[in-house]
Amino acid sequence: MFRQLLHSLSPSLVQSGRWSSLVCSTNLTLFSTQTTATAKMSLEEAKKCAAYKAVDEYVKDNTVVGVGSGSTVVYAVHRIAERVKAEGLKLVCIPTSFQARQLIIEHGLVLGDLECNPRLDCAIDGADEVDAKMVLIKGGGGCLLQEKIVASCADRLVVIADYTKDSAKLGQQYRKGIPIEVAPMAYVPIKGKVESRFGGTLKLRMAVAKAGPVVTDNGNFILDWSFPADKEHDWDAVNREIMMIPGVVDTGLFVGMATKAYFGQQDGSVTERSA
Ligand SMILES: O=C(CO)[C@H](O)[C@H](O)COP(=O)(O)O
Repeated sequence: MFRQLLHSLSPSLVQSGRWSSLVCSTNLTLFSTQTTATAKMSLEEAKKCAAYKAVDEYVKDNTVVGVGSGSTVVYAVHRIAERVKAEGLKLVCIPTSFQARQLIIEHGLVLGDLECNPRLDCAIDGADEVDAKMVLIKGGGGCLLQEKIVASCADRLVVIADYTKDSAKLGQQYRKGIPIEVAPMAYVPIKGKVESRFGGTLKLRMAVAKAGPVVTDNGNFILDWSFPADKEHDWDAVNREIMMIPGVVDTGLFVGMATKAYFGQQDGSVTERSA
C-alpha cells in the first residue's frame, strides 16, 4: 500500500528502486497521526533505517563490498540484494563470517574472497558500541577476527547500528566487555596477564546450545574483558599491548578503522558520525 501511495506521488522514485530508504521516516509520519506511543520505532526498525541509509550512500556499481556480521547486517544485505535486482549493480561481496557467507549466498549475491579481491571499496558492519572518537567494540557475535581483517582491506569501514550503540565512552552502554579472540591453549595465561596489567576481569565465553566454550569460525576461544570503566583508557595503546601477548589472535577494539557510523533512532531518523 505504501509503495502504491509513493508511486502515485513519485513514479520515478519507485521505479528506480531507491524509495525504500524513505520508508523509515515516512512510516513514522503515518504512525504519528495515530498515537504518540506507536511513533516509537522498534530497535529492529532503527537497525533497518541505519542499514538502508548506509547501503544507499556507500554501495556503488562495480565495487567490492565487505559484508559484516550480526543482526543489523541482515538488513544491509537485504537492501544490497534489492538494489542489485532493481538497479543491476555489479558487486562482489566479501564475507566476514560463516553467517555473512550464508547471507550472501541466500540473497543470490556474488561471493568473493580476499585471495581474489584483496582490496575492497567499503565494508559495512555492525558494532556493539561506538565512542565519540569512533573507537568500536566489536565481536559480540564472535566474528571479530575476520571482521577486522576485511575492514583493514577496505577503503572505508561504514558502521551501522541502532541508537543503543552510540556512546560518549566505551562501556557506557555495552556491558559485556571487550571480546578478545585467543588460541584455546592460552586462555588461562592471557586472562591472568590482562587482568594483572589492566585490571577488570576476563570471562571465557560459553556456548548456549553446546556444552563448553564458544568456538569461533577460526577455531579459537573468546575472552570477554570487563575493563575498569572508571579509568580513562588510551584504546590504541591498550589494543597494541594486548595484541603483543602470545596466544592473542585479535581484539574487538577497532581503533582508527571506522570512517562513518549511522545510528538508527527511535523516531525513525538516522544520525551520522564521521571520523
Ligand atoms: O561485531 C559483531 C559480530 O562479531 C557485530 O557487528 C556486533 O555484535 C553487532 O551486532 P548486532 O548488529 O547484532 O547488534
